[in-house]
Amino acid sequence: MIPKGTPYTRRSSHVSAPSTPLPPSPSVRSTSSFSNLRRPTRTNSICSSAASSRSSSPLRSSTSKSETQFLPPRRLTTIKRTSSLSSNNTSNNNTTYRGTITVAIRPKPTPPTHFSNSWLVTDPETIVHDDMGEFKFDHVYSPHVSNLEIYESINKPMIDKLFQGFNATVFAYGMTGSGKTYTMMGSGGDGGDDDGLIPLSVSYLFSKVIEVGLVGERKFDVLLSYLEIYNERIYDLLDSESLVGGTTTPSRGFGSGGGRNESVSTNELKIRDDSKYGVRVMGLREQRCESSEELMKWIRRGDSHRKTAETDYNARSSRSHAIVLIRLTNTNVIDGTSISSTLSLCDLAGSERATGQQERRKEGAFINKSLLALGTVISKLSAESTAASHGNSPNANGNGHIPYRDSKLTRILQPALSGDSIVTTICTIDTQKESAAETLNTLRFASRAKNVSLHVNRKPLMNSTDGNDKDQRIAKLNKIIEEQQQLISQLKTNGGNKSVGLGLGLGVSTAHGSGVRVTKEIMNPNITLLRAENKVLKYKLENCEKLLDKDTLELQDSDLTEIVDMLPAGVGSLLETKIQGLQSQLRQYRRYVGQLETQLSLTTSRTEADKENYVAAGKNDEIQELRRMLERKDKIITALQSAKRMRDRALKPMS
Ligand SMILES: Nc1ncnc2c1ncn2[C@@H]1O[C@H](COP(=O)(O)OP(=O)(O)OP(=O)(O)O)[C@@H](O)[C@H]1O
Repeated sequence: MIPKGTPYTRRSSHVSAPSTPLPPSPSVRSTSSFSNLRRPTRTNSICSSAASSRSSSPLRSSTSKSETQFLPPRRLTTIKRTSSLSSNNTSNNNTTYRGTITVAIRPKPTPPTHFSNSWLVTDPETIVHDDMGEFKFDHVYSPHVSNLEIYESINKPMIDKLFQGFNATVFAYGMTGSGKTYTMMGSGGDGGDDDGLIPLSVSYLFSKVIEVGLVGERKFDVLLSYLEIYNERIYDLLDSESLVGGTTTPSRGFGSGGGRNESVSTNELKIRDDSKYGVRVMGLREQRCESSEELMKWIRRGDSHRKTAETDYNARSSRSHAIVLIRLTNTNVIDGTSISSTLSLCDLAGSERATGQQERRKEGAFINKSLLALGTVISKLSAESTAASHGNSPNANGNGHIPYRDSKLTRILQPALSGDSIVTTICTIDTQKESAAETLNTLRFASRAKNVSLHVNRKPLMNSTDGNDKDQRIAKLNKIIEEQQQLISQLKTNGGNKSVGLGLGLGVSTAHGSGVRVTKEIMNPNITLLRAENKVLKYKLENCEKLLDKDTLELQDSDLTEIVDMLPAGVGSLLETKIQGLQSQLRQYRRYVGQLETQLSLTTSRTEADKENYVAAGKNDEIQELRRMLERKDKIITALQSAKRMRDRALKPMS
């Protein structure tokens, strides 16, 4: 085994001797599909990227000094600038992403005692083996690249896509001990300070949440889930309540400093097909996180529950596939629309040769089986993409079926691999001679992945009226509660003013004034009840009016008392108005009668013929009738004044 913590020193320039031919991998049937594989064309000696110095972060771009250090000078001019995502990505607008799986190769630094390897990184896209030829990928890093540089070229642009509403998936693939956990989690577990892609991504994600949120038009919600697949069973790494004392395998939990796994989850989770998400892990916890510190605290906690163990190849080997899922909901506070997209960060367990320990052997068998299933899925997808690019239907040769169901890992990655996510794989390799067969397998996997086409649509915009989003529904309900509380306090205020309103003589003016409008608004919540009450009042009013319309001579004080009893509070004011109206009419009648009488007296001096004409015109009758009306109105007024007095008496205790 390689001693840990071996200091890496600069390597002198030389070409290693050709290694013995490697046996074909059992998981690879043919090499004919390796479109990336070419015979090496080197003519001069090129040292591997180990010649570059260890990254002296902070940030350096992918075109920085370290890159040129491992390149032969003659090739400098031919370097194609690598795109941050797949180099053939043709994302034509903001709603679709077209490209292939982005593939990056990260060689593990070789200890100085193991220089006799045949792998050379010749440019930022190419790795060459003396016998097996040249492999080209989107990114081929120097062995001394820092996690920060990888994050800059891979994760950062993917998180930018996440904010645009695309799902994004990054998974680390490679043989055991080749540096997957080092890449994803960082060197925290080994006491180092090279933060991995997960903590760096989380920091960037929250800095963007704050930056974009400052503008005030958008708000964000971040939910974390963390699961592991161990021996073909899925466990929730955040669900501490279902954890009981169990294994004593050493933990290399990120940032945990390599404590011990003192608990194991007993709640195996099931996968279900889901019309919305494609595949769903039932009962998986989602933890809302407000800051990167909080989110990383949960990941560290989950990580301490992850199954790890010492193996023949790695002192702290991950025995499970671990997947961090970060769901970002981006809401436009102005129009209420939102998009939910998910960032999946996967640290897969590494393929390995059989080991002496029975428990590790069993785990290794599960790991290899699931990685084989992933390899087969990638291989079939690659074949489909190649067929499609040649204009052939993928199903034409009957190979259209993709065996996602062969393992839990492929089931969970199914939505991502079948077009629901932008995907990047970081393939870690160990360039030492004894790992050559595994490294070749990894590069074959990477070559096939490079061929897999992706056509990813942005996640759909959800409208708050869809009612799909529970947070939006809660916000809506809160708003309704707030409105109702306002209404209640308005009603209370209005109720307190009731007697005042009556005292002020609300009547005709109230019926047309703002009082009615306010009352109408306030009535809304209990409109049915108020309508019923209104009906009763109307009925009472009609009755009162009928009584008034009766010949008032018949009205006795007892009738008036009855009327007053029936009168709802406030109707007295109506009567008062009515009396005033009648009095005004009476004054007009009196004036009119007076005029008629004047005319009558004037006509007495006229001729008999004129008198007859007047009589014929019915004026006399009219005068008589008006006199009668006057008398009647006088009586009505007397009755109403009496009613008013009664009303005043009746209302007195209320004032
Ligand atoms: N790029 C690197 N620079 C320095 N050390 C590294 C690098 N990659 C891996 N190592 C070291 O190699 C050892 C194995 O790495 P790591 O645990 O990340 O491998 P792995 O691929 O996750 O293995 P497994 O599949 O068994 O879990 C660790 O001690 C780690 O610190």
